[in-house]
Amino acid sequence: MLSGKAMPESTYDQRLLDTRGSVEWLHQDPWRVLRIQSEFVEGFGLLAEVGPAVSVFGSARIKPGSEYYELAERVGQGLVEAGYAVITGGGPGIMEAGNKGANPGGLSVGLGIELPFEQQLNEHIDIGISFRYFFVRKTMFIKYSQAFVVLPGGFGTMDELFEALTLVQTGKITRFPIVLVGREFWSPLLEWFKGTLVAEGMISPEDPDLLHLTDDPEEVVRVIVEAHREENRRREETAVVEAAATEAGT
Ligand SMILES: C/C(=C\CNc1ncnc2c1ncn2[C@@H]1O[C@H](COP(=O)(O)O)[C@@H](O)[C@H]1O)CO
Repeated sequence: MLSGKAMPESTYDQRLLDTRGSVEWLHQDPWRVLRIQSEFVEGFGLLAEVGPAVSVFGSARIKPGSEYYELAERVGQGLVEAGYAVITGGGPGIMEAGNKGANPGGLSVGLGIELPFEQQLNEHIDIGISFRYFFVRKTMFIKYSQAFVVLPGGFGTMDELFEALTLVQTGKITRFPIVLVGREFWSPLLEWFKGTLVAEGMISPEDPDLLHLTDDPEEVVRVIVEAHREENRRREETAVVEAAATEAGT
């Protein structure tokens, strides 16, 4: 309780409702925390009912008509035919191609990001949202995807790939398929993983196996579908074992 000199000159209501004065507080961390929280709430609310989904990542700079653009479009289409929604970063290039392949016919999701230059979500999106914070957006990709498909790209794509790899490698998330599309583009990186990272003991010899490498959009879908069948089979087995243990009173 405050009394005497310690009493503020105005009430909380007066301060809340007063529009004059400094707006500096808008840029302070406690206020930012609320913004971050609201971004999580909005994302969770929008994506909760998306159903099985796969994220497709890759360069923002690839143009329609190029080899990688067409490949991403076929990947998007194949995923939708197999019953998955397609989630992308909602921007141009590979993101646009993945959304285009998914739409019409399937659910096409774009998780955009506010950038210093003006930028809109691409036009092939059914559910779209623009995030202010990269780390909130990344949480959404991971939480609502059953697999990651990664086409050629630059720093943004590498960031998304290595985030997923680290989470799977460290067991922070259940192992899920990460498929690299484009043998010629990705092979040097995989060779470096084995020749340098494994050789120098920076990663385990089995870590490169967390990645599947292919050029074939049909194989992308096959790898993901099979991984999920296997996962479901394992879950059912575990449920049966647990039920038997409960029945036996152990
Ligand atoms: C470069 C241009 C636009 C950038 N717009 C983006 N919109 C949404 N998401 C983006 C954007 N740029 C990068 N990303 C994310 O990173 C990945 C692509 O980055 P890369 O460096 O091009 O590989 C992508 O998967 C996005 O999630 C103007 O054309």
